[in-house]
Amino acid sequence: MASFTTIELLTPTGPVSRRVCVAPPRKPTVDEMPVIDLSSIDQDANARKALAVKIKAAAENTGFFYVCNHGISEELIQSALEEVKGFFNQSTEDKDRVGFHRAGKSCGYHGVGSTQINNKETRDKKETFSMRYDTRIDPLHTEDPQDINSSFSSIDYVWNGTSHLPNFRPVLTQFYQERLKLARKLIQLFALALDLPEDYFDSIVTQPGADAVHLHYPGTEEMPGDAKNGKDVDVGIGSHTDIQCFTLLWQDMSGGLQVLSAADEWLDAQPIEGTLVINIGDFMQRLSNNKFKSTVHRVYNRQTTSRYAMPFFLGFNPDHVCEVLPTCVDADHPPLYEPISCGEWRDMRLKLAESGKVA
Ligand SMILES: O=C(O)CCC(=O)C(=O)O
Ligand SMILES: [Fe+2]
Repeated sequence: MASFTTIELLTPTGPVSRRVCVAPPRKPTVDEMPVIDLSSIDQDANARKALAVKIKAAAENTGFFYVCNHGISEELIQSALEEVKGFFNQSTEDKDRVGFHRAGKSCGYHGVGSTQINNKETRDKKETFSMRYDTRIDPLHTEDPQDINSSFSSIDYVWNGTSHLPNFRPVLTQFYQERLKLARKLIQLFALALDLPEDYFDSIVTQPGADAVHLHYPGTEEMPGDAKNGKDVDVGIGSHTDIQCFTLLWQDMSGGLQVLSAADEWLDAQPIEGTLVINIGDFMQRLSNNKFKSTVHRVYNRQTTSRYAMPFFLGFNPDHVCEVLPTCVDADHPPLYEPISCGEWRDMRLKLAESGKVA
């Protein structure tokens, strides 16, 4: 008999307890984490519907799947990785010049141990460099970069503070653009998977909350002084669910990402060369009235060397208030959630991760 314990998750409405199996993570079955081949994503309606059927099955099961043939070149991914390594290899002083608190608005650098996504676990043993949506680099708006950011100053502050790394901005920008384009195609497949017209979400991803985060999890040998074996900084990123619609995650070959299965067992989301991992976030779970699963996951990097990962989080246009989808409610399934905008939801959740407590 499997034995279980509980973990606690922070949510804007208070802490929520989740049952989890105490056994070590196991390999997922192909149904639990399928690999979906996206090579037909630009083909006819039938081909796209067939992909949507696969996405629906995965979204209703673990809420995590891999995609291959996603169209983003390995060369671009490797160049982005080199730039990210170059950034993290700098002195703490150089990285702090673009520190989150100086830059503001979800841009810039967070040091190791500065976040705690789960306040019942340790502080997070990772450092991050974050980019947020900028109309000026959106391929949809290159002719017409209206300023939804109200001010580009925090974004420019970060790029100015990294301008001594000559390829950092152009390479990360190109990688961001490719993921934004892919995410816009995928949201159409999600619409089909939710029995909606393919273009249902198109008008609310024109200026989306789309954040790219670049993560470095130091190895056990790379932690400074006391933190090396310290209990207060252990988990790479604590148990959490993602916030917005879905996440496109590139991870290196280190391993360490663990995902909670539908039966509450930890699964090893092993890296598969040439794939991205996609997972559903809370906002999509809300809109789908819990049909699609926003799944708990965490990362441990207990190897001696570094682990790198580059997630991209897609949300809707931040001010657009969204209700539970019409195809996900009926007389037996009334809406479980109040309407809210994705931007408001995201800001509430990010505050929790910053402070480690309910705001
Ligand atoms: O590093 C990873 O593989 C996952 C990171 C993650 O879960 C997140 O940034 O939300
Ligand atoms: Fe995550």
